[in-house]
Amino acid sequence: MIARDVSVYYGDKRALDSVSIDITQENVTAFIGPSGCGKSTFLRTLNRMNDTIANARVEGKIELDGEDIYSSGMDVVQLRARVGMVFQKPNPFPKSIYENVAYGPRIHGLAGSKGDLDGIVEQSLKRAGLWEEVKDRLDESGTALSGGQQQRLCIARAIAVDPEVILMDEPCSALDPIATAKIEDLINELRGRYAIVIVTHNMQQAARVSQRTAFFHLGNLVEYGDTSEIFTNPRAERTKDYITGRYG
Ligand SMILES: Nc1ncnc2c1ncn2[C@@H]1O[C@H](COP(=O)(O)OP(=O)(O)OP(=O)(O)O)[C@@H](O)[C@H]1O
Repeated sequence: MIARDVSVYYGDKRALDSVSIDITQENVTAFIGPSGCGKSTFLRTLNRMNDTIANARVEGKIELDGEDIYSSGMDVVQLRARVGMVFQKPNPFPKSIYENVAYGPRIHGLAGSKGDLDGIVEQSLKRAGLWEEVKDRLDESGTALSGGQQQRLCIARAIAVDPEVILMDEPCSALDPIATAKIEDLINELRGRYAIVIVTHNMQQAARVSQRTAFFHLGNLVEYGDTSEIFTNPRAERTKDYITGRYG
């Protein structure tokens, strides 16, 4: 994905100031920065989730495979399948585990038969590292799973419609350390198959899971580069202050 000069306003207030970034397929990209710096605002522009916020206005250009995602011809439902999203708090539908994963492929017409759909559900749950834990109880409610399992179910749901990009907005902040480690392992396994963007407050996590890191501050993209460079040899003073814990 390519973003050029993207600014976001909530009413008169500018929350994001002319951000340009290239997000690559082969890497996991981490967005870091202090609270309120615009990480989630920018993440939401990448699949037009800001459309759902009444007073939000987006300027600039964002392209997916050369297509302007804000063009009037863009089908937003289709876009959100191509650019899936996983939220801070796991939000499975109050339906069975199977239905949580099958819903997207069904509405997007991705399965020709029940057998096809079963195959997609199984493959998605396997890719999300959840299959072994749920294969004998696919009819049980998704909401009855543990928090970590629910989050992996939400990842399986995103995977099921064969996205190009998966956006994760602090996906581990509601999880315990063991469930967090499983999600981090999963992100490593999914790397390369999908472009992954993760917003995180946890700098160790950014260092563990990402190859590229973008540091945001006060609505600006201050620095974007290889994660190892950002953490060991940041160019901007503001980045250095943040990663050394001087503010946050
Ligand atoms: N729906 C909204 N209406 C008005 N202002 C908003 C809205 N959402 C976010 N903002 C403002 O936009 C700015 C950026 O917020 P955003 O949530 O993107 O930051 P963030 O870096 O993701 O923060 P955090 O790490 O706390 O989630 C903040 O000043 C915030 O108050």
